[in-house]
Amino acid sequence: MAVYTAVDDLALTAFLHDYDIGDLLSAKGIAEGVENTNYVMMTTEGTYILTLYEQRVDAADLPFFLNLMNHCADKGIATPQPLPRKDGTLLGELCGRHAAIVTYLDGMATRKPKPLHCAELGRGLAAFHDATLDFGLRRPNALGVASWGPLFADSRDQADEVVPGLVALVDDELGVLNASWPTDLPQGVIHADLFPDNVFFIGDALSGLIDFYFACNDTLAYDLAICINAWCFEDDLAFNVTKARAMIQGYNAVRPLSAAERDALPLLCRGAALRFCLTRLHDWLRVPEDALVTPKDPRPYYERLRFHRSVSSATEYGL
Ligand SMILES: Nc1ncnc2c1ncn2[C@@H]1O[C@H](COP(=O)(O)OP(=O)(O)O)[C@@H](O)[C@H]1O
Ligand SMILES: N[C@@H](CCOP(=O)(O)O)C(=O)O
Repeated sequence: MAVYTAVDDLALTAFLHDYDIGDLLSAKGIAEGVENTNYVMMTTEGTYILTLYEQRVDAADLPFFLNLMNHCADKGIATPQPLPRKDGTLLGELCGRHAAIVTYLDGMATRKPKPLHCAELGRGLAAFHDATLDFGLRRPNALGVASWGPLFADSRDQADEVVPGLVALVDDELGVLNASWPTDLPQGVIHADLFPDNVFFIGDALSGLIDFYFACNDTLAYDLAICINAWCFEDDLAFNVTKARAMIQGYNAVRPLSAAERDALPLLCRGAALRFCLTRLHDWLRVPEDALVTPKDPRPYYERLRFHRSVSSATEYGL
């Protein structure tokens, strides 16, 4: 459940006076999501998403996220388009929170992606990367390779209680990744959290990419590695090479990977698995008393990491 801030009709009606999107008909809180408060809102002009940004989002980053969505939507990528207020700005204030309205995207997330979905996602991710090449704003990756050591240090004492053997594995992995993380691969804006819950489909066709609140500048192929981790493992944690092949081929068809990017894929997949294992471990050990959302289990990403460590070449991902 992620409606942290209740919005009443009077406050919302007043907020809408600053927009040119008709009169309010309804607004319903959306249960899905973790970080922010989202409402699906209907006006006499159409259906929109209203987002109130909660504490975990740094307000200084909001222009990057909103302008990025705007830039991509203008280029025909299926991202939400932020609606301008009457003064031309994209951000307002509602119930003591920064707030924005974006277009509503049709479609549904899939809980059981098929290879066809993975191919679509690969194509969509590459098109997103291409579209951001001339995006003018920058945001460093706060959860990039340099952050993983300090992040783990905060949880190290309790890590083996959550996953026996985790401390030894992560210590070893941090040593390897810090020494050999590639720094010369093509860079750009990455989504950095393109999990199946953030991608909509109509039938088998991709219809929307959402949740840009981890987007940042980093290695483009690392974004693909994040998606391989998030989309290409089954519930029993088995790696599905058919899905990975479909995703990489889809990506390659739009933005061909260089030989260096292909060769780096096993290492990038290890980094992506470690990143999500560590952020999940961090949250798992710090569930607030009044938590509205269940923390995500770090174990599946520990198992993914063990898998990627056994990979000796990118061909094992179906290349
Ligand atoms: N532009 C959109 N169009 C349609 N539904 C959306 C849109 N943005 C968000 N949603 C809905 O809101 C939910 C939560 O959004 P999300 O950005 O993932 O929240 P959070 O950042 O809090 O995790 C999504 O799962 C989806 O159901
Ligand atoms: N995708 C991350 C958690 C972030 O969740 P989201 O709802 O913002 O996509 C994970 O699985 O650890």
